[in-house]
Amino acid sequence: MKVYSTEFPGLFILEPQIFQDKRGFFVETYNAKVFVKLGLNYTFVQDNHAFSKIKGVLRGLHYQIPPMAQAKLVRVARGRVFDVVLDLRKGSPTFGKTFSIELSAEEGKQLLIPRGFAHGYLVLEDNTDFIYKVDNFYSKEHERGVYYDDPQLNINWPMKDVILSEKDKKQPFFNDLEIVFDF
Ligand SMILES: Cc1cn([C@H]2C[C@H](O)[C@@H](COP(=O)(O)OP(=O)(O)O[C@H]3O[C@H](C)C(=O)[C@H](O)[C@H]3O)O2)c(=O)[nH]c1=O
Repeated sequence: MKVYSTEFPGLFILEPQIFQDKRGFFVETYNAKVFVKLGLNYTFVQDNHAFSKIKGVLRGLHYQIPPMAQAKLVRVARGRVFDVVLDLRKGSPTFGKTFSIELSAEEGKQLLIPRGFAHGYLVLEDNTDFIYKVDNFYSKEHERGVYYDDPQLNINWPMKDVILSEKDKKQPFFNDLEIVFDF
């Protein structure tokens, strides 16, 4: 497993080792021992799987507020996404800034997203399976969001015509958020 830090404190790009052979491949997509060795102190409690039928589906930007805030370990098992996170931690050197990365089944990269970030992704291929672990349980009451195309965030989504849930069409702008995370 290779781990790459980013300019966003606590946000890491992980590259698991992929064992290829004539049959296909094998990869350990998560190993608690490796996380401990790397000083990544997380206890994941829930696995999620989101299947998106067609490219252009955009989910997010979502987060849960304390005490149900979630860290996420995200990856793509089939297909490809443009993944985006927004730092909502007051006092963070990257507060209000976004980070984006392409994640694909083929490359196998993962993104480890600490609590205090909003997260979303744009599906770039039909039939994309987005798989992720969270370190806190889902709580509808604690769910919040940010409008994906808020001009202040200046996210360069690679597609203009996107498919949103009714909920995501009505998410608030960044300036209207109650900031509840401290760095
Ligand atoms: C997230 C979640 C949802 N649900 C139920 C609630 C809804 O009835 C249904 C679809 O939920 P939603 O439309 O919020 O799914 P996404 O738009 O994929 O939401 C996710 O998308 C962005 C990218 C994220 O990072 C979050 O993990 C998560 O908010 O699943 C559950 O039962 N458990 C859960 O953990």
